Amino acid sequence: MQNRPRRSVLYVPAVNDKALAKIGQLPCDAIVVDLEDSVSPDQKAAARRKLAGIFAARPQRAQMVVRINALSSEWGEDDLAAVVACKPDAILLPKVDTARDVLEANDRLDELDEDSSIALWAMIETPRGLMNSGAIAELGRDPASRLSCFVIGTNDIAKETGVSLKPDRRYVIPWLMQILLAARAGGLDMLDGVYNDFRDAEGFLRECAEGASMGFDGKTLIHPSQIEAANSAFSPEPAALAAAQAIVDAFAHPENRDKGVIALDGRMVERLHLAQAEKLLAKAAAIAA
Ligand SMILES: CC(C)(COP(=O)(O)OP(=O)(O)OC[C@H]1O[C@@H](n2cnc3c(N)ncnc32)[C@H](O)[C@@H]1OP(=O)(O)O)[C@@H](O)C(=O)NCCC(=O)NCCSC(=O)C[C@H](O)C(=O)O
Ligand SMILES: [Mg+2]
Repeated sequence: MQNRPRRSVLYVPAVNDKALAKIGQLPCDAIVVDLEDSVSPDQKAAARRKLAGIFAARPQRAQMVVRINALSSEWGEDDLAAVVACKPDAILLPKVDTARDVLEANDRLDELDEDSSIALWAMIETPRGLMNSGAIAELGRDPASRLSCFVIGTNDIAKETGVSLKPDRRYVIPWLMQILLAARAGGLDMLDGVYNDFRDAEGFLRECAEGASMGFDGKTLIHPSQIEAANSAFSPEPAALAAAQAIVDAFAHPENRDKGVIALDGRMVERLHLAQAEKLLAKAAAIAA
């Protein structure tokens, strides 16, 4: 898992000037400037031309990511060249089907981005991507790979499979958990899909809480009204932080320094819990920073 918090990751269509004018003031952890599905084919070239202006006024706080069109599409190569010149924190690849899709983008980036500062994020949103998610995520273990994050695309999953997206997501949750497991096996961050009904605050809160319990690092968003709730749902709770600090303190006690397991408030606590507690405290510190 990476150090930067990724609780709230907001898509903004590259052609929406009004929305883009707001991004410097928004408290989200990352912005994804979208060149793909929110931009119609006849606007693709104009959207790409806007990138330099968008990045000239890039927000200080949020990470900046650009979702390009697939490299296999007629726009992909031109998108990649224009995006690399803007030096985003990451490029989001849509509709990744196989590990080869990521390897090809990685190779092209190695040619274009010589200081290797741009990471790759991959959208898992097709049946093939889902079936191959283990092999794709495995790339994360290769030090030469830029892949650092998986992003769920539930709208495309619904489109490609015919699954019905019920409010409790009962039919897609098994697939989401499979992708999440693959991401963790590859050491990747993992972001939940978007909630389309952006006026339904209650339903959104429920889905954020569900995503946090499932183990996602954050949620992709489509509207600024969703940012605060996502930040809150994917931040460690005060009680969890207090419990984590108690574990760290207990193992730091001289009588426990050499022990592998201790009892704390009637519970067994092992060094794996210490590692978990340290990770949670580090996450809270990263959010505070
Ligand atoms: C969904 C929207 C089209 C709604 O837009 P609108 O009707 O303009 O909303 P509001 O009037 O409520 O907007 C209020 C103000 O907020 C600004 N705004 C709205 N959205 C954004 C945004 N995303 N980022 C920044 N600012 C935003 C408006 O400009 C208003 O400002 P003002 O007038 O000054 O008060 C719209 O929200 C939207 O386009 N959202 C993003 C859509 C998008 O990017 N879609 C693609 C990504 S989702 C996807 O593809 C998922 C995945 O691939 C999958 O398969 O599931
Ligand atoms: Mg999609």
